[in-house]
Amino acid sequence: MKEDTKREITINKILRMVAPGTVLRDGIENILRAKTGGLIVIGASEKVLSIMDGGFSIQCELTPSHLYELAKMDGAIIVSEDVKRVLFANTNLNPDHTIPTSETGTRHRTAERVARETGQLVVCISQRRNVITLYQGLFKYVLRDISVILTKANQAMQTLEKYKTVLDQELTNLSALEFEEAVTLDEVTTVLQRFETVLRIKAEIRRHITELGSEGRLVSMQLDELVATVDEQAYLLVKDYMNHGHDVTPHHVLSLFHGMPADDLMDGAKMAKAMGYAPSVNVLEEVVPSRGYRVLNKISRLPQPVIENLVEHFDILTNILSANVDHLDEVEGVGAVRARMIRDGLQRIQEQVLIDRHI
Ligand SMILES: Nc1ncnc2c1ncn2[C@@H]1O[C@H](COP(=O)(O)OP(=O)(O)OP(=O)(O)O)[C@@H](O)[C@H]1O
Repeated sequence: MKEDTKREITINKILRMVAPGTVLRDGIENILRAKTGGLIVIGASEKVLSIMDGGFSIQCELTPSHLYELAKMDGAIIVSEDVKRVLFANTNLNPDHTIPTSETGTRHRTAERVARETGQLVVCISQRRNVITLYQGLFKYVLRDISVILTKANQAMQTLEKYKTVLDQELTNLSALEFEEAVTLDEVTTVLQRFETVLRIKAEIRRHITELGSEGRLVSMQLDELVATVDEQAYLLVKDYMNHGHDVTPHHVLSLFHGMPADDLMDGAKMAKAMGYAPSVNVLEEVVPSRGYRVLNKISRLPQPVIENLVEHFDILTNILSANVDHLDEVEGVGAVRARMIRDGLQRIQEQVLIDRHI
């Protein structure tokens, strides 16, 4: 797994643990409001136990009010790995003082060092600054105010809506060109670049939603409605146009796009290379035939195995379009009725995209 992906998973896991709506977050918010400050370590691993000094063994259920009451005492609170029980309170932590830390106050220095030394998640609630900071290993994250994240999420959603409208129009135009057999690699890579941008904004909004926890439900519903099929559409487009002999899956190609710096996404030749085309290819002039997966998926009640059989039999969309009912009937899984359904379906789609296209 790539480093970025691993980091993303770790961040999401941590943010989910302290998201609004969780018992832990309610407790943290109580401590913040009471202005007592707090230092909470999640998980009493061997390493954590070895740097603990004094305090009380508590062994009680973790509730927001228990956390709040225990934070009135000095020292750190240690909770169980599953965040269900408070194990110790009022304990002094003695991490290795040679571990570097960028913090100044003793609470925050201790938090950062403990996180680096033990690898556990440490939550530091500042008494004076009204800030919650999360540490785990080398990772440090300052939790933002819910209203700030909500504003960011809504702004990102507006941007996404604009990009999605343009993407839909570009897909319609591409479909029209497919029926005219006039698609160049340039058109394909432009649409794929748009897809990748939409997917990146979607991922950013997902991160906001994770951090918003129970407060993010509405944004989450909006997002699902807006881009429910985007991943699948991108997959089908890559499947339609990746170089025939290219021996990787469309998912692999998509993961290469995900890993590309923004500048490379604007470079059609680099996108084409990820799809298995030679670096020397002239994307502006290279006319590429669609295999037909995306268009065939628009025909209702056409099972995936039949779509696979059709593409295998006819190789490219143009051949499927010019096949008569008898030819279609020869394909495994296609009877006379389904053959007519495919012909009518393709005709309807063609008529529709020609109406909707706008260049
Ligand atoms: N090694 C430690 N183990 C456990 N608790 C500690 C440790 N060091 C500091 N603390 C806690 O931090 C409190 C002191 O915080 P201090 O003001 O020095 O830190 P800070 O990082 O500036 O935090 P704040 O922003 O809350 O003031 C102590 O009263 C104690 O509760």
